[in-house]
Amino acid sequence: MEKLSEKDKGLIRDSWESLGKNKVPHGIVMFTRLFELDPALLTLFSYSTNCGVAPECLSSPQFLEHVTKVMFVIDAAVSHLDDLHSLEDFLLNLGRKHQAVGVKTQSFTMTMRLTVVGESLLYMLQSSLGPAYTTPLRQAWLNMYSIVVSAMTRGWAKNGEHKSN
Ligand code: HEM
Repeated sequence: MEKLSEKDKGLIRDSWESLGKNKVPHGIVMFTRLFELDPALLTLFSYSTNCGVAPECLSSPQFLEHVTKVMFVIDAAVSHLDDLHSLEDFLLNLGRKHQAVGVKTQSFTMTMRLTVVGESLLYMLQSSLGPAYTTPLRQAWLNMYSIVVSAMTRGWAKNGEHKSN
């Protein structure tokens, strides 16, 4: 597993300081953007049949629970910047679970351009941090994101889905 520079860690910790105190609203910003970018992702949640459009779903308890889980994973990554490898097994399993519910690696992994999950995370950071969202800060978050996602992607591979699927 790759390592982050001390500079990246500082930028990530400082920016998460305020965002992490208000996880769910920031998670809603991220997922609102995600469903705008790829509305089909909504249907992967079995409980999406209980709601209609994305804004309605994102105010339902089950969706809010998933948003909360997502933000806790980000929080765990930020708290373990010095030993991200300790999350390896957890992230691998998380990748497997997402593969099992029909999420494709393309939603997570970065190849030529940013993908929908990465794009939505950056959108949330940009809208919350305003002028504090600088190029080095964006890059620091992208570096952490790519470490987290590469561990999750190994979960897809273990389940038999080829990385490029
Ligand atoms: C394309 C975006 C995503 C989709 C479509 C998606 C979909 C799902 C679905 C359908 C479930 C099972 C139902 C549930 O527990 O609510 C789930 C569980 C979960 N998701 Fe996601 N998810 C996405 C992104 C993420 C991200 C970015 C994270 C955090 C990095 C995350 C963390 C979790 C966690 C912690 C669980 C619970 C796993 C367990 O049961 O142990 N998800 N996700």
